[in-house]
Amino acid sequence: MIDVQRIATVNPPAKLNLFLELVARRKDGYHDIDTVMVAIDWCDHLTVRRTRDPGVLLKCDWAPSRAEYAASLGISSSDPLLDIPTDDSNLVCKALNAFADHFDIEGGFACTLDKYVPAGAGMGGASSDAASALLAAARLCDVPENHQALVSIASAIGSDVPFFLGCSSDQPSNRSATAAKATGTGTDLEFLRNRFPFHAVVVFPGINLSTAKVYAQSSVPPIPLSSGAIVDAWTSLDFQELSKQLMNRLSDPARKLAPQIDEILESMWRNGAITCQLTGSGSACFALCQTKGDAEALESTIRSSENAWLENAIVRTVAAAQLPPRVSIQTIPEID
Ligand SMILES: C[C@](O)(CO)[C@H](O)COP(=O)(O)OP(=O)(O)OC[C@H]1O[C@@H](n2ccc(N)nc2=O)[C@H](O)[C@@H]1O
Ligand SMILES: Nc1ncnc2c1ncn2[C@@H]1O[C@H](COP(=O)(O)OP(=O)(O)OP(=O)(O)O)[C@@H](O)[C@H]1O
Repeated sequence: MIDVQRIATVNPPAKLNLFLELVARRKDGYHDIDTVMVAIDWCDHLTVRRTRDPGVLLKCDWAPSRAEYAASLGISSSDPLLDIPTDDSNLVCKALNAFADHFDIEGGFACTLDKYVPAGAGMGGASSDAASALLAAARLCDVPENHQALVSIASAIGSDVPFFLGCSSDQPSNRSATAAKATGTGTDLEFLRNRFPFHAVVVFPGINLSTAKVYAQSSVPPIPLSSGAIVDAWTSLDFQELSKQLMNRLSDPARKLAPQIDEILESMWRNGAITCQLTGSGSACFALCQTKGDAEALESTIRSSENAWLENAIVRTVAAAQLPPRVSIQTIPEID
């Protein structure tokens, strides 16, 4: 008996924080923050299909291969930096188990995850994988992609996860969004209008920084800055003003934990990346560029510079990516 089976494919995008301010330290140990995030076209690759048996089967490794990814960072394939859980602690498994429980789904899921987005980079890799897993499962199980339960499941998995769903309670769906202002712990979202012509060069220095440790070393300023000016610059497509407003309050604690970041930012600045800063809790740094050509030129300047850290770093030109990421469905014959 030949039956057909549907496979959902998504490319979970990473993110950069253009602005990140600490507003207050909360009683639950988290922080109220004010941040502006933009999704970028540096993506993982996820496939999800339903299975008869309950539970989540996950095959996950670095891409295009573990050896090639390790070589791009100048490390061995057995380096702990490459450790990615394939059990229930992987956020894809967490997301699909929570989805199956909430919607009382019969059977389970089988997934493959090809990792291109570095971990511990401040680029939201795992969080984005979780959001894409929810979007894929929703499509396979005929749940509307802007179902509010997806937002609450995402919020329970991590502060960055709801952003990658591309919708929020009062903005049910934003087909054209690439950026959002996030407040609260990062789960209260206001997606920004306009498609800013966003180009940047990202440097991942091969350092896995723990988000919790960076936050633990941070301090809330007496008078927190507001993201108002950078939101206005984004919606009015004002590159000069946007560049002036870049700020990340987690930069100091991250640089204390990983002093190499100082050297990287300094050498990016010397190579002409005058708008460079850390993203999220680090360790990745990025420089804003006005055009794709400027970004590619800066990338090649950084690559050809004499920086010792280059041999353990990935340098990449990126552009904005659309939220929510597109879920495509492939139908294949399933032979009993
Ligand atoms: C740094 C950012 O990536 C900026 O977008 C996010 O604020 C962090 O988002 P995330 O990695 O999804 O963080 P979570 O997995 O939710 O939390 C990891 C740890 O970071 C700290 N944390 C996180 C978010 C937040 N608003 N305040 C915090 O203090 C907490 O110690 C928490 O236990
Ligand atoms: N799908 C996943 N991809 C990568 N790492 C994962 C995943 N699921 C769980 N992890 C674990 O989470 C750790 C942090 O991964 P990552 O930095 O990508 O998370 P994030 O919080 O979404 O992003 P960041 O905090 O860097 O902005 C990894 O080192 C790994 O141990």
